[in-house]
Amino acid sequence: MLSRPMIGYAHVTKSFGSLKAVDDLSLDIAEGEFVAIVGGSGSGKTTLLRLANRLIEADGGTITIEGEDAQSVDPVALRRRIGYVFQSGGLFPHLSVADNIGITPKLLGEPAADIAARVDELLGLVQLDRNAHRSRLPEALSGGQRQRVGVARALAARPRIVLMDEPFGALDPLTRDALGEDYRSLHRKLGLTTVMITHDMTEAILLADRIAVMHSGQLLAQGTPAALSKSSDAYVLELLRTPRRQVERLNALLPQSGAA
Ligand SMILES: Nc1ncnc2c1ncn2[C@@H]1O[C@H](COP(=O)(O)OP(=O)(O)OP(=O)(O)O)[C@@H](O)[C@H]1O
Repeated sequence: MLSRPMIGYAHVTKSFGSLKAVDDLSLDIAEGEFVAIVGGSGSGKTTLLRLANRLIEADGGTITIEGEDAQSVDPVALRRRIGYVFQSGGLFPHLSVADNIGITPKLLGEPAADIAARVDELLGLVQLDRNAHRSRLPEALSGGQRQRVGVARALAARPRIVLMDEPFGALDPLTRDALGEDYRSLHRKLGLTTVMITHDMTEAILLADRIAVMHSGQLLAQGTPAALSKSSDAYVLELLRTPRRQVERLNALLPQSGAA
């Protein structure tokens, strides 16, 4: 038990009709941690993430954000404290890159000159060329560039927590790898606390400090990748073994690097 988790779920439950999407789930996430949420389709990952910023309201249990009961914080104020990156970027198609990134500071009433400076700073942070990208519309960006803008927008109000729902899932493997690494550096540099849903175990192992495995709305296991690889649960073991098995198959099919 952490003394004051950045995000604390205690016996949280959420049902849709008779379906328990999140079932008596408890999980603490410490300041500065990078936690990956993995699990099969429909296991409750997105629901769990959305409960944290009250895009969905829990039926039972308690969620604390930076030590405060989320229920006692205005949902709009809460969402400004928590950046959210959507799978497809979630950008407004009719707004330029700069306007997408600056939308929250604008809603907060910040002066235009401050917003412009912040947008430039954020474009630099996510490694997009300012002059080339500032006035483009999302449709004129590649998938990877869109996700970089999505990350910049999530960081615009200087949140300490970032939630990411399969942020790199729709990208080609090279772009995905580069974006994952770049985001991990940002996470460290800005001292963020990150929770990321991913279907890719390799990505979870490479990027996260800790992995939480969900199954049927419940937390089946959680721990460092090394600790989980010694789990006694067959499903968890299977998940953790998948990347290594793929490497073994690849090694059998491809010449080893350095070989003639
Ligand atoms: N608004 C909703 N109304 C009804 N059922 C819902 C709603 N949102 C989610 N569910 C159901 O709750 C369960 C958990 O959904 P959730 O989206 O959290 O799963 P997930 O693990 O994120 O899945 P995926 O990996 O496919 O995105 C699913 O059975 C889903 O159909």
